[in-house]
Amino acid sequence: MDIGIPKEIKNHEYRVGMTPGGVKELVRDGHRLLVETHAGAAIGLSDEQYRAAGAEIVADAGEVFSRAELIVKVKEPQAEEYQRLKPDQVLFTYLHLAPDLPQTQGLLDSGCIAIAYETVTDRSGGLPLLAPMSEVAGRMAIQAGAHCLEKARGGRGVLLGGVPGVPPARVLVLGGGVVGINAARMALGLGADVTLVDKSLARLKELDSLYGPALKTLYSTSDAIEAELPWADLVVGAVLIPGAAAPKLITRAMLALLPKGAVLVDVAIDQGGCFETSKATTHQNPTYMVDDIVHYCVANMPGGVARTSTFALTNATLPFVQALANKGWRQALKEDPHLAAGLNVHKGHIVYQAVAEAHQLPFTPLDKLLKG
Ligand SMILES: NC(=O)C1=CN([C@@H]2O[C@H](COP(=O)(O)OP(=O)(O)OC[C@H]3O[C@@H](n4cnc5c(N)ncnc54)[C@H](O)[C@@H]3O)[C@@H](O)[C@H]2O)C=CC1
Ligand SMILES: CC(=O)C(=O)O
Ligand SMILES: [Mg+2]
Repeated sequence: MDIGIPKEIKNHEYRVGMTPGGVKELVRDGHRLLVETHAGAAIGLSDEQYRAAGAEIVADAGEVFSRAELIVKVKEPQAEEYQRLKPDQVLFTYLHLAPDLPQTQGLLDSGCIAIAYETVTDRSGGLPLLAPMSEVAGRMAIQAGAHCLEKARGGRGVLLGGVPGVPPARVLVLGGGVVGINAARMALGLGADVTLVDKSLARLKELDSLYGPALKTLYSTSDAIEAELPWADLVVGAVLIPGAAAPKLITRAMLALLPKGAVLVDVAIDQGGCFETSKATTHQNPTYMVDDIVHYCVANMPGGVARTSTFALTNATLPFVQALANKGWRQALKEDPHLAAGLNVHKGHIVYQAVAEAHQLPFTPLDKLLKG
């Protein structure tokens, strides 16, 4: 199969859909890898390394999209990319369609088969292709938050770990999944005072037994969150209802409860954000102020540490790319319901219920389409 790896074009996005190591495995399986020139140059992955792994280096995105049967990317296709997609072409990447009607419409119009990394599942109910980037973003949320708490960034001038004689900052983490626990772990490591909120009691029990009294846990209600806000220096938004728009856990009115100069890091922004005042920002302009509260809402945080992220992402995606390429998408999805859960758009139909609901568009059940 011809597999295309275009260079990412989103603002400050330097990740690549596949490392040279991943390319080598796919070439060994008998596939032709079309890698756009300079796809990994910004993170030290040269065309020579891809060539040595067996890839064909292709001059531009137009050629990658016109020749490949399967496109493997990182970020959701940008407008100029979804216009290049063709009927029956398979796209495997992050999509985050629920908050993004133009992209959803673009994919429907293209007639492609779009499989989203973020809705592929695993046997234990996890999201194995979201997890590596959630690990990265969760850890980065604390670095970013610490930076934003500095006065020059609009923050209240608080050091996360405090110093002897001065108490540490208080960090509130909303959502105790992969992002949340990685954020909590980093914040605890820096010596901050950390409280984590989740609506799953089972998850809170699990985290309590792992971290003991170092990590305070709270069941998620709006009262419980409101009671924490007057003390919070940094709030990390890390909730997820898979495929759906994120619930708004902090409204604009609730910002008044926070100390001036407190920082909100909304990692859940790619699903629309879990603070009412969140709007997506970029690595170039990551923050803005609302009511004296710093908002950091970068929708592709792992792109900031693109080298680490590229290797982490390929580690997770490679077996699925191999399944799609070796068996063909239809057989691969028939054999693996967890990979099938990644299918969001199929030849002009939305096949992921939460996406259809988010846009009030028709939903077509997947089994109906896979029977053919
Ligand atoms: N901005 C970025 O660059 C990145 C964003 N993300 C996003 O971060 C978000 C979180 O991802 P993961 O941690 O992997 O998801 P996850 O599924 O591992 O965890 C989500 C947690 O939220 C909890 N939750 C759901 N509703 C809640 C509520 N009302 N109150 C409290 N907790 C609630 C769930 O019980 C679960 O424990 C997703 O939207 C994901 O797309 C992930 C990576 C990078
Ligand atoms: C998960 C995601 O959207 C990202 O890594 O950018
Ligand atoms: Mg994202």
